[in-house]
Amino acid sequence: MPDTVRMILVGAPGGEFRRAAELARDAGADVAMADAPAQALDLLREGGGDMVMVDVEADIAGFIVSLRAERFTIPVLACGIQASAERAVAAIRAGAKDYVPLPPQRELIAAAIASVIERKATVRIGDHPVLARAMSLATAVAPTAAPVLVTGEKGTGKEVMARVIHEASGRANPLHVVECAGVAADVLESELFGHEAGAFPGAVARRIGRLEKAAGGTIFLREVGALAPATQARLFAALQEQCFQRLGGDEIVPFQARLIASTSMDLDGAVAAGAFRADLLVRLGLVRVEVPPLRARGADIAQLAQHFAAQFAIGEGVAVRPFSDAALVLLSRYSWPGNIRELEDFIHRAVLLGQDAAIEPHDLVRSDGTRLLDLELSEPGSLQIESLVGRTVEEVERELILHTLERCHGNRTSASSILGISVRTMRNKLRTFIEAGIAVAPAP
Ligand SMILES: Nc1ncnc2c1ncn2[C@@H]1O[C@H](COP(=O)(O)OP(=O)(O)OP(=O)(O)O)[C@@H](O)[C@H]1O
Repeated sequence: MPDTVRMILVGAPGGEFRRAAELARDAGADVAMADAPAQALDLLREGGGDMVMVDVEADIAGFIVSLRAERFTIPVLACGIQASAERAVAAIRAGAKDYVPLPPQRELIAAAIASVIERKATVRIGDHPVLARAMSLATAVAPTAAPVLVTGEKGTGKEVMARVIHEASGRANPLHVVECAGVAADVLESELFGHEAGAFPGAVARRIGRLEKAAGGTIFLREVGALAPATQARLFAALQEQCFQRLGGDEIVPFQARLIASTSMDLDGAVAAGAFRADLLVRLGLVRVEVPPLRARGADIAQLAQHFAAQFAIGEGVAVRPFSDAALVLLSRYSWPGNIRELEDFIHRAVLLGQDAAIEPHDLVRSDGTRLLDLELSEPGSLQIESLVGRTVEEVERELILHTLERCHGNRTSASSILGISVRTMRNKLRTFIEAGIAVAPAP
C-alpha cells in the first residue's frame, strides 16, 4: 500500500474547512477533522499524524506548546478565512510553518502538503547488475518477517529500497518512516514506543507509538546508527521479547511490525568502537541489502538523469529536453559523493537554468554556481589496459582497491560492494597494506 500523509484539520466543521479537507484528500492526504486543538491532540495520541492545519482563530500558540510537551514533532500550518495579516504573522511567530488562506485553492493545499511532507518516490529507475543483485535479495526477503538492514552511502536510495521491500511484502498497513538522526533521545523514545499519561511532566494523556501503530505493516528506522544507547537497549529488548511497554506503562504491547532499518554509517565499525550494541546489530541485520553508490551504477546514471529531467520539466511546466552526448559523458565521469540526491539536484537546476534545445555540460552546475565541468572528474573512456602491462597482478589489485576506497571516501562497505569482494576480505587486504606502511583512506 502506498504511503499516505495523515493530516488533522482543526476548525469549525462545514463550509470552507470541509472544502479544504476535500482538496487535501484529492492531493493524497488522509484527513481527520477536529473541532478544537484538544480534539486534535486526542486524534494524534490515538492514530498519530504527519501534519496539522489549524484555524488561525484557535489558540495556536497553546496548541504548539502542548504538542512540544507531549513530544510531537509534526509541522503545524495555520489557515483562516480573511484573517488579518497580524493574526497570520502571530501564528507563524508561535511556531506555525506557514499560513494558508481560505477559501482554499487547490494548488495551495497540494503545495502545502507537498512542502511539509517530502513524499518519496517509489519509482525505481536503474538496472545495473550491482543494483539488480541488491534488488533481487530485497524482493526475495520481502514476504518474510525477517528484519532487513539497508546499507549504503547517503542519498543512494535506501529509503526507496525499503519501500520496494514493503510494497513487495503485500502488507496492508502503510510504511511508517521514523527518522533517528538529529532527534532528541526522549522524543524518539516516545515516538517509537508511545507513552502513558504521567510518564513524564508533559505527558497528560496516553500516546500510541509508531511501533504499535505499524502493527501489520512495516516500520522503517532511518539512520538507525544514531539511536541513543538507552533506545538501542529498549529496541533490542522489544525485538528479543517480541513485545514492549509504552513509556511509564505496564501494559504489554505485542511487536507486530516488520522492521527495516537503514544506515550510511559503518555499523560494524560502530560496534567495534562500542557505540552500537552488537546484539542489536545481529538482530537488525539478519538480512543485509547493500545499495550501491551511484558512481558504481554505470548506465543507470544517464537513465536516472533522463527520468529526473522529464519529471522536473513536467513539474515546472517547461518543455522536456534531452541531454547532449557531452552532458551524458560528463555525468558519468563525476564521482557523485551525494549520490542520487545530488544528481536530482543537479538535474533540477539544469532544467530551470538551461536555455538550449538540449541540456548541455554548462547547464550542470552546483548550487554555489560551480560547474560540474570544473569539479574533479575521472578520465573518460575505458580502462587503459596498455598502462597495466608490465605490472604484477598484486600491484594492480592493490591500486584498484586503494583507488576504489578513495572514490568511496573511505567507506569500506561501498568499496567492497563495487569490487565484488566481501567486507571481511577488504579489511584483511587493508590490514596487510597498513602493515606494509601503505597509506589507506580512513573510514568516514
Ligand atoms: N531508483 C531510484 N529511482 C528514482 N529515484 C530514486 C531512486 N533511488 C533514489 N531515488 C531518489 O533519490 C533521493 C534519495 O533517495 P533516498 O531518500 O531513498 O536515499 P537514502 O539513501 O535513504 O538517503 P539518506 O542516506 O540521506 O537517508 C530521493 O529523492 C529518491 O526519490
